Amino acid sequence: MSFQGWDSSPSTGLGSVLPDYAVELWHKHRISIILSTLFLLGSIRIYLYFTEQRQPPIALSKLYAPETKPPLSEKPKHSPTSNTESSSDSDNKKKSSNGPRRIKGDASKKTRANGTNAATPRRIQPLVFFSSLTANTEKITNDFAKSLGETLKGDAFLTPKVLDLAEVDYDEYFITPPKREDDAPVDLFYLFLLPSYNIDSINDSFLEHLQETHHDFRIDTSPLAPMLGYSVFGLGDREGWPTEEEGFCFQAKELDKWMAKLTGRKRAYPLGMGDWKREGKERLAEWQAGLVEVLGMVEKTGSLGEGVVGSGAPVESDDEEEAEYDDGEVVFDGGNPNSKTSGSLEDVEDLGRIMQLSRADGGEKQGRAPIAVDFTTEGKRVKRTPAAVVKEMVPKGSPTYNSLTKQGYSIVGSHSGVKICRWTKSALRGRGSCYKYSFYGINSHQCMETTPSLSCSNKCVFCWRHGTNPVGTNWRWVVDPPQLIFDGVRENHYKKIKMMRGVPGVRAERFAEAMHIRHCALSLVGEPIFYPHINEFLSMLHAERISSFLVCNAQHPEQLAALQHVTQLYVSIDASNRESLRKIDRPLHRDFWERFQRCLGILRERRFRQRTVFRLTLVKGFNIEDEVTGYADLAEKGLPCFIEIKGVTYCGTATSSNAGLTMANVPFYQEVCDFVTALDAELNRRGLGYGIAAEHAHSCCILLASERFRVDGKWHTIINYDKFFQLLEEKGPDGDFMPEDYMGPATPEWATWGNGGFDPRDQRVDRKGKPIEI
Ligand SMILES: Cc1cc2nc3c(=O)[nH]c(=O)nc-3n(C[C@H](O)[C@H](O)[C@H](O)COP(=O)(O)O)c2cc1C
Ligand code: SF4
Repeated sequence: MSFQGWDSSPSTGLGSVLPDYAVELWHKHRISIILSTLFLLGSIRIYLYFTEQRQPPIALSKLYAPETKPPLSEKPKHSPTSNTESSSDSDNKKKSSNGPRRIKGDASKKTRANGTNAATPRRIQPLVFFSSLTANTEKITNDFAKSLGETLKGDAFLTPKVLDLAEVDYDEYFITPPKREDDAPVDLFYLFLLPSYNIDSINDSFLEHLQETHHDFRIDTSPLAPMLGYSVFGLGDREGWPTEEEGFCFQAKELDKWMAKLTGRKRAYPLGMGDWKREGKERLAEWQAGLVEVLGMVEKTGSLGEGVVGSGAPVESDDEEEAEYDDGEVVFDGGNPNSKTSGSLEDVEDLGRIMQLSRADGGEKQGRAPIAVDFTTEGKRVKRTPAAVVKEMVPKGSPTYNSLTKQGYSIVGSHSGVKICRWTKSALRGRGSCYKYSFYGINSHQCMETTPSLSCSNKCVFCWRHGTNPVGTNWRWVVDPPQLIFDGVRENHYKKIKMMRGVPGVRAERFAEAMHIRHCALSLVGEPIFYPHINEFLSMLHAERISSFLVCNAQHPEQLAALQHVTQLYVSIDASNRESLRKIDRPLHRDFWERFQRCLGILRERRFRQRTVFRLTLVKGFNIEDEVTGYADLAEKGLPCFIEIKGVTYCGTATSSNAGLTMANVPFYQEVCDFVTALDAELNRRGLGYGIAAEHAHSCCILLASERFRVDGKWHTIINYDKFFQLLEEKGPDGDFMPEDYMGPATPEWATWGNGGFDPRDQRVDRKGKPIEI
């Protein structure tokens, strides 16, 4: 056999052999090769599918690309619905995410839709904020909101909501506008009824909050811009602060400007101002009418209209920034009355200066401002209010003057008053004297009831002042000289007695006696120790042998400590604990309870030098229930010589009814008796040495006395007035003598506990004047 066909060359020979071999191999195994290859490829595909997390094959990436949604827990970097932040803002925000949260309000020009779908029906929610120290503004605000709600008819408006600034959380309403819980699309419209007070009040913390929010670097300067708009109405008193320069409605003005800043100038209607005793009602009605018009326009157009920034209207106000504020620093400017930055209050040390500046002759009506002295607020931050030219407290023809004269007061000088008490008239006619006759031997027909200060620092719910009198914590008025007051009150008292001459039943002998005043009750209304010359005034009374019963409201410890001898010194104890005292006396001093406590301390020290008395006025539902122990604590603290307990007399004024006082709050005599018996038992349980000495059922009054005034088993509550004046003459107004030194004879039997206390010389009559047989 020959190998020639294979051996042409080594290479070509192999080359011709290999394909044949491969072809033969292919033909022989092609099925298994194809199947193996397919299996291999399939395995690779499956492997890739599971190991590469479903990564699409690169060539098909476009077709597989899914919609890239962020995980639900992650915030979108940029929300197309957010119109308050640009993307760069959000980037910045992200970068500074380690810092404090920044609250943005966006003062950019937007319409009320505020970025939400304009088709969504939005509603307007008026929120009416108020503050009130002496209770008038609360009622005014409620009436206003009611009337506004009635005027704003239609689906666009929600019922106005009233909010007390003393109760709302500022962070909730004044950092960003609050959202409704149900997320309903609502535009907020803020309204404010704000009285001004030149003393510490809730207004201060509120205004400070606005100021701080504005200056807080974490918060946008106009965080309230998303709201629809705002407007402010200020309440003030033109009698004390006649002009804006002198402080009229100064806090409303301040609020208006802070709100302008915080809302990005969304003042929907100009600042209104009014004095409720004068033109306040009309001013408020005008302001309301203006607001209603604006709100009507907003309803129709969705815009605040021309002149208001944020309205989108062509003409917008832009002068707000001119009125920049200072930093709240206290500046004394020596009394430039027109200076906006002057402090209105000076230090107690300056008392001498105000005394010198007080009128010497009573003729010159208006002095240059002796700047008001804060007699009472020790260590307090001085308020930055405009200095006022010193005014008269109750100028002739003023609403207060007219109201008081209508009530039967004679106004003497500019701040004193005198009035004939109903017991004086009753005694003149022989129909009974007041409890002071039964307890202390005072002839009611020879008693003059007066006050050298019609102003007071409380607003007691039972006060007879009909809510009209000036109130204040510092004496900021012209000071009348004591001689002018003494002559004036005496003259006016006699004038009123003379007018009783022709009244049927007046007894001639009592009428003659009445023309000789023997007693002076400094308890009419107001706060007598508020008067800076009270000691001189007392000396004038005593020099004429007129005894002095002085009642103070336990709010002026300094003046109480400086008080010289009086025949009997009273402190009103209107409640046994802080909360109850706050409700019933409505004090203007924030530290009223501390002041009250200090007065009790002073009384305790004085108990061996003055005849000290606690006067409790019981008001059912306010200060009787469960308070016996509390009153006993106070008695233990002050250890007064006497405790007079009296049921409140209903005076039926607007003030009392505003405070929720009705006839139902007047306790029955039996209820007063029960209270006194319980108090007596508690005092004895503590071994304090008191007993029930006397009663005057006719005026619902009972007297507890210290055992110091029980001699040989008999109470001696009557005063020896002659002895008092004798001691005073001998030892002087600061002289060292004791209440026991002028203790009088035994309390008459008919006045002691259990005997009713009606003077047997007199005839009891019923309301119609008919005799009552006892
Ligand atoms: C303590 C005190 C201070 C006041 N200070 C000011 C004042 O600085 N400017 C002003 O215009 N009115 C002043 N007023 C008047 C009150 O703003 C005004 O009487 C208001 O109607 C009181 O409202 P209210 O009863 O709700 O507290 C003051 C009143 C009080 C009681
Ligand atoms: S202390 Fe006297 S005057 Fe002052 S509010 Fe009370 S009751 Fe009226």
